[in-house]
Amino acid sequence: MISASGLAKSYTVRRGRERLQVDAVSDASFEVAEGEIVSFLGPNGAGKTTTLRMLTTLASPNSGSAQVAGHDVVAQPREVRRRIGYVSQGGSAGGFARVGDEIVDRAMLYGLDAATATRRARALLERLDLADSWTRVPRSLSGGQRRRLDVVMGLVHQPRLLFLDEPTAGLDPQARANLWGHIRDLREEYGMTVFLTTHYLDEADVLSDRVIVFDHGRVVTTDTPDALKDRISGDLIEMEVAGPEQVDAAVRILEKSAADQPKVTGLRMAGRVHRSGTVLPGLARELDAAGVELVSLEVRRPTLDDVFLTLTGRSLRDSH
Ligand SMILES: Nc1ncnc2c1ncn2[C@@H]1O[C@H](COP(=O)(O)OP(=O)(O)OP(=O)(O)O)[C@@H](O)[C@H]1O
Repeated sequence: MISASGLAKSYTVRRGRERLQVDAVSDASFEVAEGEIVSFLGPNGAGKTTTLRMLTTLASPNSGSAQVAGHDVVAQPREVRRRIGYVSQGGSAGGFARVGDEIVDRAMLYGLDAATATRRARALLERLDLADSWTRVPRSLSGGQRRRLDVVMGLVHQPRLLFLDEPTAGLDPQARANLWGHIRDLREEYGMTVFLTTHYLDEADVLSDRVIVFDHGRVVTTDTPDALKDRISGDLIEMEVAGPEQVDAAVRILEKSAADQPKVTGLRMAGRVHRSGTVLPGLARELDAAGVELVSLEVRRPTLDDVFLTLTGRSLRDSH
């Protein structure tokens, strides 16, 4: 459904008298199959929006090429636009028109007659739990409702591929989970392909079939959320001992099961182990036999943030 090869885009910006070249995207190369929900995950400034704008024909690449919904973004932009839906970061619904009228107008711009446009608008509003909003103005809707309205606007012409730029930025947790549910349902119902940008790890984890990790204008890696987490060597065991005299013995015992050198901070220590479920009973027995008294023992599965840190050397959380 999407095939991007070496897409690149730079901008020239003025700083005082100087003209600087900013390489927003240097090599976006990836594939998205029909029916997939793919998250394009990266920190602020990674080049996600610029890539999305090239794929949706809103920005022209300096080099590289992309086929979107069967057509070339540079040579056949109109063909591409007819087949895709695009929900931008700021959203498109605004102004003073009533919600229903905005959707009908948008549908008529795509060539639908008034009756079909009205029917489709009503069905989509119903579908995204906005059935009562027809006569309201978008400004009066909650953040979550407005975002859902943006999605409705992106769907009026029944695209097979929907692009969403930071769909849940600024929404509260409940509204975010609600929107994720709708996106998944849309895929189930219409077999739609969804390509979204995000810098939220939980969003990429919960929502997507596959994650493309993007940083400094290029693809770092791609895989399913679980497979990415499995690449991190094992679960993290974190434990705290009762006194300083027990630290050395505890570290020696943890070391035997750990995949890497345990990190020690005061009375706390942490090490990664393969398959914590089989390691823990023996570890607890050995610690007990050596007279080590545990104050706490915790096991943490790797998160996508651990993956990001391992792949790029920096934490996605810290970059905001
Ligand atoms: N129109 C423009 N003119 C100049 N520089 C730009 C322009 N658009 C983007 N950039 C620069 O290109 C880089 C990538 O920006 P982009 O918006 O694509 O990143 P992003 O990953 O989408 O970040 P965010 O999550 O903040 O939207 C940034 O350094 C940005 O400042």
